[in-house]
Amino acid sequence: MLTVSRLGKTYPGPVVALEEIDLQLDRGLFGLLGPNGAGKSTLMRTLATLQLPDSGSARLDDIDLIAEPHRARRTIGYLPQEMGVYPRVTAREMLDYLATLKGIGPHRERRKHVEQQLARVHLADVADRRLDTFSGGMKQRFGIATAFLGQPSLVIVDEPTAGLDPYERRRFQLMLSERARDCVLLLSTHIVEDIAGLCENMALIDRGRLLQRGSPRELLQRIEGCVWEFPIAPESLEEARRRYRVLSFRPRHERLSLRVYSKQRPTPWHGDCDEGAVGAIEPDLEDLYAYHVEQRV
Ligand SMILES: Nc1ncnc2c1ncn2[C@@H]1O[C@H](COP(=O)(O)OP(=O)(O)OP(=O)(O)O)[C@@H](O)[C@H]1O
Repeated sequence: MLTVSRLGKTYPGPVVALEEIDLQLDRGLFGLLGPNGAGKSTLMRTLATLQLPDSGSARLDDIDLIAEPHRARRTIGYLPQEMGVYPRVTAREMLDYLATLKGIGPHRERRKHVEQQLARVHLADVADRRLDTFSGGMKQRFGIATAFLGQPSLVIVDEPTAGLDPYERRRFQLMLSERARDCVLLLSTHIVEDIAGLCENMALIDRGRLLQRGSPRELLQRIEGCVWEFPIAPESLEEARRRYRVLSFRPRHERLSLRVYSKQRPTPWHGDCDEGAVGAIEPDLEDLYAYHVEQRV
């Protein structure tokens, strides 16, 4: 169990990156969804014991992540947003080296563990290739193998699917969901699709604050019956924004298909859309995200 209490961090500026963050996470995949600059990486790095908060506490079972970082690191796996430069060594050599640093041994056991990890991320066949020759998807799968070395009880994965093609993204998601059965798996992302259907529980974070948390289904229920869709002329968008909370708009046949949040059925104000064209729709996570996260110009 991961217990985070009133965690705070302010960078010089001042920039409040984390404000009184409270979280209690059990085994399973937990998604942290928020826009750029929301504070996700600061939270991830703090829990990975790579930086200190200004205030608050974080515990993983009986380990104090802030006071006992060395002890904590033995049981934490971390896949950072940027892995930096990939060394000119093979995947097998690198994984074996990282396993040694993690204290996994003796030699024969470590080799076996490394081979298992390579097989689980489907890299066994290319394990003797140099890491700097790997594609983006292969590098991310290698990242999973490193994060799961030594059966950690907390695994932190920071924005893992940016830059992956749809096939690699799904493959990556599947691997994460398989692995989440045995640990607390914290996934941060600004990509709604990474959360939908994958995480049993999630939180929305923006400007350093947790805005909402629960299962995706629970969170969606809170805006059910309040999301509407209707077409408008592109030039009516500003008027729409004045009248309604616009969640999103998509070009469709020279018009815009608008999604708005409204407790009452919206009444069209422009001549070219009749009332019948206004439909209530089942909200999705994109709507939820747009509803809670302030759009910044
Ligand atoms: N070392 C730093 N010094 C000053 N400000 C920082 C530093 N690191 C992050 N910030 C600021 O803190 C806020 C939170 O940043 P953070 O990287 O945690 O957000 P994020 O949600 O991970 O964003 P992204 O998705 O863009 O990576 C941002 O406003 C960022 O500019």
